[in-house]
Amino acid sequence: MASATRSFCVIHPESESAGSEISYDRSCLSVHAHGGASHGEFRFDRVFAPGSSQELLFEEVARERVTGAIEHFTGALFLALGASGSGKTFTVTGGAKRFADRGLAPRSLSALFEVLSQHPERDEFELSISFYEVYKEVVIDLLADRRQRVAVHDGADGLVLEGLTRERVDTESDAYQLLFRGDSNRHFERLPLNPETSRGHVFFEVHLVHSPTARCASLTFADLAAGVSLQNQATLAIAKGLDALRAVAEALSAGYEPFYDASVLTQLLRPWLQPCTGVPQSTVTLISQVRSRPSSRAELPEWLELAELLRRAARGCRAEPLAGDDTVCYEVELERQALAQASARCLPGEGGAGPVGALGRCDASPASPSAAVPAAWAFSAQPTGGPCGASGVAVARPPWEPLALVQPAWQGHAAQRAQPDPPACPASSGQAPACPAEWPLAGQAERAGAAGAAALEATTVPPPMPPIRAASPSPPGAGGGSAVSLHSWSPGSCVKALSAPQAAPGHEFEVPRGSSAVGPPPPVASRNAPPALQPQASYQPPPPALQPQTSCQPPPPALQPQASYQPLPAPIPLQAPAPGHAGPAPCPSGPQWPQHPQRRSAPEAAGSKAADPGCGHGRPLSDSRQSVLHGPVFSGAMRVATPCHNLASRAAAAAASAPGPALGPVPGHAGQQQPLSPHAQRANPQLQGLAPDPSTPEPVGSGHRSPAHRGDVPLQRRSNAYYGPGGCPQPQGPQPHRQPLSPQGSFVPAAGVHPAGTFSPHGVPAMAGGQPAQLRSSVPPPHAVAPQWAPPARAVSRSPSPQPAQASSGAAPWPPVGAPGWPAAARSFSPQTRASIGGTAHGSAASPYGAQCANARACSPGPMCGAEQRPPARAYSAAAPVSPTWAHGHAQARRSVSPMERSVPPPRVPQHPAPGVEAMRRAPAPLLLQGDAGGLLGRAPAGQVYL
Ligand SMILES: Nc1ncnc2c1ncn2[C@@H]1O[C@H](COP(=O)(O)OP(=O)(O)OP(=O)(O)O)[C@@H](O)[C@H]1O
Repeated sequence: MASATRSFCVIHPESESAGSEISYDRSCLSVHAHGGASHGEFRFDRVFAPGSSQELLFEEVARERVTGAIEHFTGALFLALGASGSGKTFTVTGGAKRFADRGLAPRSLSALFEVLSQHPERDEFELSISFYEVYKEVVIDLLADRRQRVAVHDGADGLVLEGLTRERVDTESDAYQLLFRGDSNRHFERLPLNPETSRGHVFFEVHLVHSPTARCASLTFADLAAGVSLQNQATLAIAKGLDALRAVAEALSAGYEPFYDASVLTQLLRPWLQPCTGVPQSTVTLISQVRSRPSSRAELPEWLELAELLRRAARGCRAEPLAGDDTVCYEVELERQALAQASARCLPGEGGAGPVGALGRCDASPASPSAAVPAAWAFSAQPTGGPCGASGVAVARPPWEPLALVQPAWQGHAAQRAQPDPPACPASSGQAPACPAEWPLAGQAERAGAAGAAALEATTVPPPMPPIRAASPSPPGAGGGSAVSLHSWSPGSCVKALSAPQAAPGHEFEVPRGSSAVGPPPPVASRNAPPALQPQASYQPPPPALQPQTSCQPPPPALQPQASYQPLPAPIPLQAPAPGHAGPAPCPSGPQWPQHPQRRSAPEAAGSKAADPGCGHGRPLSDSRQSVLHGPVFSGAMRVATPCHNLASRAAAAAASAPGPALGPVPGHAGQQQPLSPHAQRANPQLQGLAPDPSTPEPVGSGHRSPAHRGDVPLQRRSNAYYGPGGCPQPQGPQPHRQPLSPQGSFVPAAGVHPAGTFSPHGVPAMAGGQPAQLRSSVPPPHAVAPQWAPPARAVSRSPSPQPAQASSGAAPWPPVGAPGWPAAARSFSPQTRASIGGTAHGSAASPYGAQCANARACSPGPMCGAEQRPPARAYSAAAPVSPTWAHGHAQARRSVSPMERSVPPPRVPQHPAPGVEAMRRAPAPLLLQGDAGGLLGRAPAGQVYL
């Protein structure tokens, strides 16, 4: 099923305010080009202003999804992206200085344990953790004793990370310790813009398993690395991964089959971007980090566009028609299902009546097949106990989220929709009295909002009613549907459906009053079932004169009023996501795409399926999307594309309006071509050199690799695998041969190179055999790092009366609860943890999984292992010892930046680069740039480094 996707923006506190390139409000961020012209406007579920607390972020971004993992076994991906130094690691992992600065991952761990501690079946849940990094296109196990490489290969359910450590955790403290341990193994680099720049894409995964039922979910926190000014293999690999990610997102948005194999990053994210129908439901949360400063002026819009592309991609922009009918607009079907579900669960008398204007979120029962349809929003226009039962259900499931109701009386309520924890469906209010049939939703809403509950109760004759005005919530180019329907039910006497099936995205439209046909009252006995929606014979199409909605997006160039009303058919059965369910869109069993669709021309792709006539109304096409269809375009241009998630219609639209995509060679596939991303089209020869080719394997580590390991490159292209609709991998033939890894990995340092492999800006690089040494990462090579988590015997600064450190683990225990030394920060821990603080220090126990679990099947999106190797369930012991020395552990974790590196002052950056050398930054020493094949790319003159 499609992922439920939310997108947030976090602005760094040190973003420049004076003459800033950005402006923002609660849900929009505008980027201004030099001179004040708009460079792009981006919509988010929420924009967090500079200085927003980590707690606020967690509450709004993650808490609901964390608890959802326990309550509904919904997997969740949190993906932080943005320029270097913008705050990704701060948001995901946290800052080292204060306990209050801990990020989404540790807070989610705390929340998980807190919820579990109160769960009636808490003993039946097991938590385990994996932590790995994609560094130079190699997956590195951050929880292994050394930074161990992980072999990657295709499995039946996606990428398998063979031998990845997955440690079980029984306490919050254990979990924190693993976070610290893995963090200490990450690759950081000291650079001018950020003294601790991540050099790899990092994945922190928390796996939750309910033992009796074997239901499971995973929370994945991904911290993407960003390109930096220093050019080395790590930087090039990062650029390659990001380019591949962008290409995948563009392809998904444009209706092409994406090519995931271009990078490890895209392979890892694949289950989230294009989940298979057979895997449990999942959600994706994008967190765009923004730091406004001159150095990132050009970069910022690109990151925001990537986030926008990913939002569209992850919310289901794919050809996945229901029930084999590829002419039906997928979104409309989903809406109808969600609507039916919401109505079944939220009608007054069934839990839908509530305070005036209350927003209820009506979740599907996890046990029901309808769990495939995520939450729908419901509101009630009826005061509890009021004289008239009238509930409305406004479907705001992706891709409509957030649904914007622009009726003034409802503006406040519309805003509430963005709140993370809306009230649950109110309890039943009992027998709902009859409702005057003439009261359509508008009247209810207006009077409830404007005059309040008292007026509603006192009124027996409805006042003149203004038309309902709603807006398609999807801003132009947002990838959402173009249809919004408002439905209301007056239980006991009437069923109404007010539909505005086709309105231009981002624009208001009016639902004509008086057009609702009054249907028969739903039988009381069948209120649990979705009421049949009555086609409205007298439906009038929306007036063509549409009022522009206040939006941060420009209006689309052409609006397409719907010609005629299409009666909605009866709700179709909801799609069950359960594995093994023979639903309408199962994973195909055989190869579906003998030729990779991405490499087919648009007309060719269009011709392979019938067009979908009902879905062609205008939706603006973003620049980046156009770049797939028509080659790169300048930011700001908008075109119109079909809104429906139908491969054929998208391809047909593309073929009709475009000369064809800008194509480039498909790496590793001689003679074949694929659409190029804007990044790729910038013709960076170094990036081109990184194209994976089995004949020229990817370099690993900072030095030369042993010939014995040259074949063991995870990036080998899987040329014999095909993908069917829904992204289900269909391995064809044997897997590519790979040589085994040595226990130490394949890193062999280059002869003559400084052991730390550090570039010294103070002098000429080390010489190797009379030749200048290669420029390399300043991070020690994997085998040279002692990754053990060994906190020093010191207490955190927030603890005024620290206890002596325990020799066993080195972790400093915290003072007893309530003692003078009790740190204020510890109040943030769960009650269970608080109760346990003061016990003996306790390091992470050896993994009951034996630290290695290979070839296991994924439980939910994301590579997994080891479900079969679960140890017996163990209770969460309230006596579990805790050493939650946050700042302590975090600071220790960051010691991976080598001491030599720390002592090196960062190169100075010129304030005003000379014209023509804006791509250069100053460094105090001449530098030699190494290509991925080991050759020198060039020599930067003294005082300058290539960006
Ligand atoms: N919300 C915030 N409040 C205070 N400091 C912050 C905040 N966000 C980031 N910082 C600080 O900004 C600096 C850069 O943050 P961080 O390392 O998280 O960036 P990043 O996006 O992960 O960078 P890179 O991609 O280079 O790794 C750090 O010193 C961090 O402590």
